[in-house]
Amino acid sequence: MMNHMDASSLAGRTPKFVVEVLYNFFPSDKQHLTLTQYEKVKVIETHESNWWIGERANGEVGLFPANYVRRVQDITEESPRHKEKTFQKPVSYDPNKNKKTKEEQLQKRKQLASQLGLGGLDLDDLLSEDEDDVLSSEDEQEKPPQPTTLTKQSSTASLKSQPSLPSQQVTTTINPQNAAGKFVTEEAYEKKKKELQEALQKQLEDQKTKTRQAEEIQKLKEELQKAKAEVDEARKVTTPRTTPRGGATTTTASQSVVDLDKKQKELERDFEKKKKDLEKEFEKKQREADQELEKKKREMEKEIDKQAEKKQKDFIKEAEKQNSASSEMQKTIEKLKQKNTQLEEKVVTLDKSIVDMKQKHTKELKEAADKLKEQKEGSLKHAQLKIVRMKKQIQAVKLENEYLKVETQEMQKEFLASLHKISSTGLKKLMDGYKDLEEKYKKELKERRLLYNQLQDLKGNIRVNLRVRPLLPEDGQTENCIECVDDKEVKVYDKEAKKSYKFEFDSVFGIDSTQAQVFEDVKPLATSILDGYNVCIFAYGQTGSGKTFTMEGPPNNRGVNYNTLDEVFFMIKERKGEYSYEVEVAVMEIYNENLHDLLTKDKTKLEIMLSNKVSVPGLTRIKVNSSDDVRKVLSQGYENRATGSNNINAHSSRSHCIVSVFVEGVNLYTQQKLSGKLHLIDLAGSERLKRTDVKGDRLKEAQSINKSLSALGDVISALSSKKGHIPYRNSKLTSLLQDSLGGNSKMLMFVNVSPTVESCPETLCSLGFAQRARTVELGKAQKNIVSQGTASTSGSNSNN
Ligand SMILES: Nc1ncnc2c1ncn2[C@@H]1O[C@H](COP(=O)(O)OP(=O)(O)OP(=O)(O)O)[C@@H](O)[C@H]1O
Repeated sequence: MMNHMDASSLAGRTPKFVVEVLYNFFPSDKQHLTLTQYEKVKVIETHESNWWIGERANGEVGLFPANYVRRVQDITEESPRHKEKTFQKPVSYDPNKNKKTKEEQLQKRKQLASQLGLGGLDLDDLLSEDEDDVLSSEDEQEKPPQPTTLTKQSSTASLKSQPSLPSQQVTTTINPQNAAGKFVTEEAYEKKKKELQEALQKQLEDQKTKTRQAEEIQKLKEELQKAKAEVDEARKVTTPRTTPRGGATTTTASQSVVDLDKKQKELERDFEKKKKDLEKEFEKKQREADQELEKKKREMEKEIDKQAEKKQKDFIKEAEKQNSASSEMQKTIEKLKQKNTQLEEKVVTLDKSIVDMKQKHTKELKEAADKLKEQKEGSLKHAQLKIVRMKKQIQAVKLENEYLKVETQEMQKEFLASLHKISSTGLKKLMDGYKDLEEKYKKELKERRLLYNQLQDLKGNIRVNLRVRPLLPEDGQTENCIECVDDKEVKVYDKEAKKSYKFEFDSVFGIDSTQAQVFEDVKPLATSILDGYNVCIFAYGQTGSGKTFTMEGPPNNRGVNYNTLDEVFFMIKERKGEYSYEVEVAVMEIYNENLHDLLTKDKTKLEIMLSNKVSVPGLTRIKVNSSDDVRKVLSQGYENRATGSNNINAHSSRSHCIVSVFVEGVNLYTQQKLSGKLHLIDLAGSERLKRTDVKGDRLKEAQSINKSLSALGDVISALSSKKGHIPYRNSKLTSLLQDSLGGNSKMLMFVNVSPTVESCPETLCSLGFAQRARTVELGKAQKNIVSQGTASTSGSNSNN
């Protein structure tokens, strides 16, 4: 098959004949011609494979299938292939080789007649066919092959009803490679050949029989000839002896002649009879052979008709199938074209709508940006107004407070002055009034604190609460150097320096403050953890100032750690149905600048990984589902801390204990995910040790504590001066608290102080440290939003 159809390479060739295409032909490549039904194609080259090269009317040259065409016009002489259509036996034949002239045939006849000695006996009738048969019997194999053509009038009569049939099939040459229809198979050809050979064999045998008969006749003739010669001889002998003396002999001779004549006549009669018998028998056999041949011929024609009809039907079926496939294909192409047009239209529409959407989106974005700007400006103004209003309210509350103080004092005076005058009922009345007044005062204080906290939230200050522990029996005979002026102010009297100092804090809890009161200020932070904030609460102060009491608390009077986690679980319960939370707890200790896991017995040092987030690989985090779980986990941690030390009190004052709570929350409506982290830290004692007083391990411990607390101080002062670099990495403590000290977290610091005069210098140091921390403005804290979920979160982002 040709790989490339180039019109120019075939231009010089002469078209052989023209064919008409019977069915549509749609090729899948460019080498083949796309042909439609009844299209005329000039055949340039034919191939055995039945893929011919043709040229279309538009000059296009390519391959096409020869099976589905019919020849309609010759252009040059018949192609070699066309000649092949005649069935030929594969023998060479020289038509002149055995050509016998009429004269030769006549000569032969005469020769034979004279051999027979029949003289005038006419053997023409006998030899008219026999001679040819005799001749042909010798040369049968040399006979020229005759094309065997069957006229298919009978079969085509039924096929003519098919309009699409090629006309050349009306007369079909028995040829295994019939290009028009190919409906005569190789088997049919072989069968026919065999039949013809058999017929030929039969003819040959007939000829042999005839030859045998002819030989017999010849023999008879010779006998006749011999007898005739004897008769002649006898005649010659008898004729001179015809005398009266020899009358008997003559009579005998005459008798012999008569006998001989008689015999001759008998012989002639026999011969005649035998000849006639032979002729009859020959004719009979001839008839039978003819009949047989005729019968075979009819059978074969029938068979061929049958096969032709079957092949024709198959061919029509196949053609119809192809035709319907091609029309299906055309339909599909048409459909695809339509779909393509529709798609193109859709693309145009989509392009248009994208442009429209873009314009709309840009417009909306601009509007939203404007609106946001307005809102921002509005909310800033609103916050400022709120601050002013709050300040006024605080002022008013302060005035009210002052007024109440004065009123109380006056009432007290009045009460004392009129005490002896009034009756017991009057006293009760007065007491009730006083209680009522006290209630009002407490309520006012609570409201004032709430407002104050809101203000602090807005400002983002580190909140600092002061707690003064009561004097303890172990303090011995000593004086109190601290006076809590009110819930925010404290006065410290330095006996040595004979000086008093005033400090103001966010909350001041005096010697008689309860754990519940202290926790009241912490409570909102528990909610903040669930809202996705990082919270850090720590207790700072000298050894024995009440840090552990405030944070951990004795078993019967639990402090911030337990109360905060209780509150966390209380809030989780409250939010059930709206949020789903997971809480994990870890307990650690920093001792001598080494971080240890307190939830395992393993004392391996833990490392802190700092990237965007702080992480401690290998740290044990236990999932807790209730306050009871929390109690178990914390007890385990504190137990491990105690187990590792000889003197737990001494040890606890020289190490930082950290309880970390990790909260993951999902809003069940919006699927927004939040993560909050809480660090509850009981710091080591902050007292400064004189270098001369400490040696060895104590010195190392003191240096480590000093390092971490100064690092904490440095971080706080860097945050307060809003420096770009915050030195978190200077200690294990500040490294661990990096994401909870500063920018997006909430901080609460408890400053614990001892009221004893002896502790006064340390107390002043602690209060100075706390005072500085209080000035730090972190700005508004930010939520940790892990993922936004499906909420329409305009205005709810990580800055909330
Ligand atoms: N508010 C308080 N009410 C009653 N007792 C208190 C209070 N604060 C502290 N104490 C008692 O004071 C003592 C010292 O307190 P605590 O152990 O909490 O101090 P600390 O600062 O944690 O010391 P260290 O850091 O050395 O452990 C304890 O006996 C404790 O019970």
